[in-house]
Amino acid sequence: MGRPVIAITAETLDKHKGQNSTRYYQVMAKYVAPVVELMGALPLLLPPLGDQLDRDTLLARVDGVLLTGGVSNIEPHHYQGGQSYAGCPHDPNRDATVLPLIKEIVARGVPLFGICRGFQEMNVAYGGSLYQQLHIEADLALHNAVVDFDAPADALYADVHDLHIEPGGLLAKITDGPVQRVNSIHGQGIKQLGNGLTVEGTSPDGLVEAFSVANAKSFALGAQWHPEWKPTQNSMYEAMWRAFADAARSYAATHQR
Ligand SMILES: N[C@@H](CCC(=O)NCCCC(=O)O)C(=O)O
Repeated sequence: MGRPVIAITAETLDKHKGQNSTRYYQVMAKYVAPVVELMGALPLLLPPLGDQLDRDTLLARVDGVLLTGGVSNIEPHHYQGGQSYAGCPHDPNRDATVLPLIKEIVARGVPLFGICRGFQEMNVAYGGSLYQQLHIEADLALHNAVVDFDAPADALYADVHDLHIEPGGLLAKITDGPVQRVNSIHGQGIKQLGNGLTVEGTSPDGLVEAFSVANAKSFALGAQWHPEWKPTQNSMYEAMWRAFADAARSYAATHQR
């Protein structure tokens, strides 16, 4: 059997705005590295093509989907969230690509792993909602909600708060203790949990930090933190990638192409 193929969601970057704008579809290398190095998989970058994306063809050919993080925020009309705050970054192409894909991925039993924005996308796809500005709306101060992207990366992605793992869940099975440490780089967070999602972990202030999709046929996990950051230096981060890899390999083994 060959390597499993993992689709990785890209985001839109418009440079040189105005008359001569140039568009990039980009993925940060830290999301690709664990797919290649820990999962032994073939990464397939998925551009945010919206309606131009043939979802059937895509999902017939991949063995897993990774929903990446991203600086942009989901447009609040997707969760009846009212207006965005002034200057809020958005990526409507990505919303139009990823949000309609998520339930199809799960319905087919294709393994799914959502990180940060990807975790929020899963919540919204299942009918949940988000706090648009954690530090104002919910006074949840733990989360690096006002992110300084100019900070050195090791400081930005350092573990900053505890994660309390729900007993009996997917995360509890793959970790070696009920309290772990996680990093945190997000201004938004889960307000209302989506239908059919099971909480897997919370931060000390009660914010949902991880969930799985109840009754999914395969691995379907979302995490608010960044397990792609130096995963071999944190046993839980690494275990999450290994569990995703196991699911992708068993999916590949049972699906002839
Ligand atoms: N924009 C959302 C999601 C946060 C997120 O995905 N952060 C990642 C930033 C860059 C990276 O991928 O490392 C929010 O602010 O909550």
